[in-house]
Amino acid sequence: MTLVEIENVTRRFGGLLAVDAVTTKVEAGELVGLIGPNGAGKTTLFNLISGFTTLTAGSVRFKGEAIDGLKPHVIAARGMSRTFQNLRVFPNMSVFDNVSVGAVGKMGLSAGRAIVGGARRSQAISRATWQALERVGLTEVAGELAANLSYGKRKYLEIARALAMRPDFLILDEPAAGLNDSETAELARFIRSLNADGLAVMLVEHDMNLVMSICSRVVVLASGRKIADAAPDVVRADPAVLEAYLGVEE
Ligand SMILES: Nc1ncnc2c1ncn2[C@@H]1O[C@H](COP(=O)(O)OP(=O)(O)OP(=O)(O)O)[C@@H](O)[C@H]1O
Repeated sequence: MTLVEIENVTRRFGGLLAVDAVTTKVEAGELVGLIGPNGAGKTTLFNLISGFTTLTAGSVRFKGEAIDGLKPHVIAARGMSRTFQNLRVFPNMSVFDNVSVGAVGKMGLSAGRAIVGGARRSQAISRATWQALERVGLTEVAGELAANLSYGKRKYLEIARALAMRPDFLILDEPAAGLNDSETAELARFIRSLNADGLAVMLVEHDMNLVMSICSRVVVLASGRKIADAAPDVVRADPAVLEAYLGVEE
């Protein structure tokens, strides 16, 4: 089943075509990488898919329904969650409360309405939060302030918040940035295990080894355009990709 259909998706910023008529798909349960040189349009494409940036042209369908123009929290409540290139953790809130923001979001509620929503609702939020914390291995530090976590653990906290929404599709924007080699290897195993549980994942990453080792398909952008969309081995040998990265003529 096709989960996400990205069709001719385009975004212009003034005179700059940041994303230029990109068409691709994500199947249910797939693990797809999105790579490209700096400024290629990767984050902008993620923002367009998840509703954080409006489309100049094109369309995005999620689970068969058009989602262009919907607010990010509405798209998230339908089962698409994401993390950000720059961590968006609330440092003065506990780890538990940071993650419960995701569980609240699943219900399409503001935090205030969730609090006054009665015992059954708060039990559901609490259950989803604990399950997400357990999935990333942070239950022991649930009561700690997020500010006290190491940088690596804060990354898992952000992923837990996304998981608390019980997504079918998870978008990860540079999850390995700032991690050392062993932390990156652990993250690779973790992303694989999420995918093995049936979660479809799309991953922007500069760490090429990570992308090539875990993704079954890799989409390559350069100057806003899609220049390749194939299995890692095919992409690695693609002259257009080599040229985009190395700036060499064929
Ligand atoms: N809000 C904005 N206003 C104007 N230009 C923007 C905006 N967001 C992105 N751009 C421009 O669009 C282009 C694509 O940026 P984007 O951040 O999507 O690239 P990227 O592939 O994610 O890059 P990086 O790997 O460096 O994060 C860049 O030239 C960037 O300067």
